[in-house]
Amino acid sequence: MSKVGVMVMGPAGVGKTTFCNSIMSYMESQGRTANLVNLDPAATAQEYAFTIDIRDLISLEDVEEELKLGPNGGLIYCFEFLLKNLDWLDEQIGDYPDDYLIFDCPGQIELYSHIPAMPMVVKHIQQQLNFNLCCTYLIEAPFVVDRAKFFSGALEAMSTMIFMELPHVNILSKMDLIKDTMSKREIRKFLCPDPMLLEDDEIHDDQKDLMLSNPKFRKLNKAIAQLVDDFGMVQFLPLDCSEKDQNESVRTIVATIDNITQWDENQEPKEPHDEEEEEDDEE
Ligand SMILES: Nc1nc2c(ncn2[C@@H]2O[C@H](COP(=O)(O)OP(=O)(O)OP(=O)(O)O)[C@@H](O)[C@H]2O)c(=O)[nH]1
Repeated sequence: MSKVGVMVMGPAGVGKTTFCNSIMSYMESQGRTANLVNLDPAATAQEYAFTIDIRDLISLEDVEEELKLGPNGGLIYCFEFLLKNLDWLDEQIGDYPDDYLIFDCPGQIELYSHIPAMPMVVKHIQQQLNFNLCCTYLIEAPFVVDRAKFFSGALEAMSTMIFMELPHVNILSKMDLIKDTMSKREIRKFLCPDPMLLEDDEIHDDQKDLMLSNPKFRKLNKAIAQLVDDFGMVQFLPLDCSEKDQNESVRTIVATIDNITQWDENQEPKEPHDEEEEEDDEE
């Protein structure tokens, strides 16, 4: 049976939950089944119900109240608690052996950069529960319209890729918010960026001043851009969740995930009329 999991990761407010809902809606439109798994102990209510919810095990609200921890310390405590109770996750996921699971993850990026809990949970799902996992990492397009910020975001995504050790898809979210022609032209270059973009003449004036006055800055930029290129972080898929129906960007991303996770259409649960047809064939 096909066991596929999509980890939806990225900084706070980047559009992770909205993207999860868009995947659900797209799956529905294609007659495919998928289940949402909430791994954010601080999540609030949202459009599609979570089939599995970490808050049934532990919630940030309870931790903050009972242990008097702040939001970040509380979140780390929640993940350490989850690690000690992985049998809970096994039981929950065990009920969905042949499904497509979408994991909505928290927005605290320390979970993707150095705190080991998230990679350990991911490894458990991958190795003990035999899921084909894929990480989708969202960066907000309106935040990266200038090149230095784009490469900074790309490094953040690369750090997650290295830390999670999962097949990785980079996504530029909220593309509909890029409105003026100049920014649209600029952001298009980031979908398949040339590492030499940071050397280009069109770079922002304030950065150009810094570059001209400080050759070390120019050298550093060049090295970072080359590093991003060497790691193959050359592709970002655009995402626009403002359109609910016929969402081409979600369709393309799901097709990429299917390809990476080797999701097999033939392993989907069959429709009742298919079974009847099969019985007829056997007779
Ligand atoms: N215009 C536009 N707004 C979006 C898009 N995707 C998400 N948003 C908005 O961005 C805000 C944050 O979206 P969420 O989906 O909650 O973001 P998140 O990453 O899950 O947030 P946290 O769980 O708090 O980290 C909401 O107001 C969404 O409506 C998009 O494609 N276009």
